[in-house]
Amino acid sequence: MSLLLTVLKRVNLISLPRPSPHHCSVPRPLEASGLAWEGGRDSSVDDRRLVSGSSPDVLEKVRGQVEVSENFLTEAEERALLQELEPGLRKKRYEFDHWDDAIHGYRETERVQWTEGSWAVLRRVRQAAFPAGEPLLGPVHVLDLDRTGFIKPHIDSVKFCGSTIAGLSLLSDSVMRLVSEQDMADWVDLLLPRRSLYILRDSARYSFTHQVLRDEESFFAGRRVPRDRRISVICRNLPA
Ligand SMILES: O=C(O)CCC(=O)C(=O)O
Ligand SMILES: [Fe+2]
Ligand SMILES: [Mn+2]
Repeated sequence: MSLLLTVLKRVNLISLPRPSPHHCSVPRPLEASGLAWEGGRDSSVDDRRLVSGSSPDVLEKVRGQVEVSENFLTEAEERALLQELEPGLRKKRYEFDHWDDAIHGYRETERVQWTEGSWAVLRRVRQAAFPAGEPLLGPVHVLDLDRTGFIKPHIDSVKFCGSTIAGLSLLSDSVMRLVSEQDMADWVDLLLPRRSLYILRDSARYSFTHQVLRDEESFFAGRRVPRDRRISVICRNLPA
């Protein structure tokens, strides 16, 4: 495999920020106290239902740097992507044993070649997330989380990934939690419905850890969000 693919291996793509205490002191699942953006944003997205945080201030901090677009994919597009990804994924085993890893219960791959139908979807993702002409990471990252799998708090490597992370969620709803590096009391939860696209930019990407909650902890604004197997398809730009 090319050097680039080697470089993208999990150990490099992700760096756990210091010997992180994050996953033992992450805020408890939200009670009904979750605050949400007021309406009136001219965004096309129903952020009010999909973004929740520990305070109005923290929501203000990540405003414009966090987006969730519900139904970004049609059911047919999701099916086509899955059909393309499943054969390659099925050849790999889920990894459960490495407790030092940022991700538990996963298998993953990077993909450079896609069918025309998938390209059309990926072009839409890239148009939504990146300015035209922005240098992008060529290989698209595909992460398959087992039903019991989860992603621990981490910040993507600044060496290999730029300012923006854009991910499609297939097969399952999930909750992504951002926790401020500066003050762990500041957090933002994103409800990522199946077939949605999320985008993290700038300080939401650099100054907050992100994680995907395990099934037992999967609550959004006090509401249970059952986690099933989830496949994410993630586009990134290159560091400036
Ligand atoms: O599955 C996702 O949407 C996020 C994955 C992730 O955080 C990563 O690969 O760095
Ligand atoms: Fe990440
Ligand atoms: Mn390991």
